[in-house]
Amino acid sequence: MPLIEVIEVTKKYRKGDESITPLDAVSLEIEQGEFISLMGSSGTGKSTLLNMIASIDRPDSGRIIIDGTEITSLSRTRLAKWRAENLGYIFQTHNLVPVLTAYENIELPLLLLPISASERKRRIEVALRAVDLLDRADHYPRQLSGGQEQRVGIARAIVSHPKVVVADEPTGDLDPVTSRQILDLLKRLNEQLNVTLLMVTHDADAALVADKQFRLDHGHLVQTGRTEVPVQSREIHKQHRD
Ligand SMILES: Nc1ncnc2c1ncn2[C@@H]1O[C@H](COP(=O)(O)OP(=O)(O)OP(=O)(O)O)[C@@H](O)[C@H]1O
Repeated sequence: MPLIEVIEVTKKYRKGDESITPLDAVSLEIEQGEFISLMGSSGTGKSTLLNMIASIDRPDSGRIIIDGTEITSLSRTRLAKWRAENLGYIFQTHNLVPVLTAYENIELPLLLLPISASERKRRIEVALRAVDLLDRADHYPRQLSGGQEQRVGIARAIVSHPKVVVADEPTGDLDPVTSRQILDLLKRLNEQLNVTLLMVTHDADAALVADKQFRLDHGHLVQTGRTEVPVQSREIHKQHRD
């Protein structure tokens, strides 16, 4: 069974007298451990779809089921709990709290979970190591480069071991070299930690880092490509899952 099932999701907005339908009966299945990219012209509904899957927004019709839970039918209170336990969100601009250190920013989502202080510390250190920033734990955002700030944002998104991580143009604010480093990092987290990732991007090269590429166009979602996974890396994936 796929980890994420988006079933015939429709979302309409009114703009004055006009009605627009960024998502028109969109369906999508994402397997555990898959890395999916989503492209499309500006205003086609990429963020809308991402936010539906992140349970921040609700469809007008259709259902979204994640790991057996129909998130489109949960109450607001249960959704907030579901999000804290299951979702990581990587923003275009990292959205770090300026008065907190890298360590404290990464700790924030863990404060919503029923885990001990020692387990929190352990997870933060694992996340800092995963993004190669252990030596910057006590730095404030203003003391970090743009790429390092985004890596803190990524560590914060994965620290609670979410089932799903969504990224809305995670390289949109970065120069080409730093963008490539962030994409390589996302790919590594996907392959080594088996993180399931859905990334919105405007950059066709960035989209190719994902296993499958999709495009939104006039309310419809089409798959535009599939990156061949080398046999060796497929084997590593399998071992990780077994
Ligand atoms: N809360 C809202 N109320 C009214 N219209 C909205 C709302 N949110 C989004 N829209 C409209 O829905 C359409 C899709 O928006 P969305 O932000 O999902 O597009 P996008 O593909 O992510 O765009 P971009 O690439 O520019 O970020 C746009 O026309 C937008 O203006």
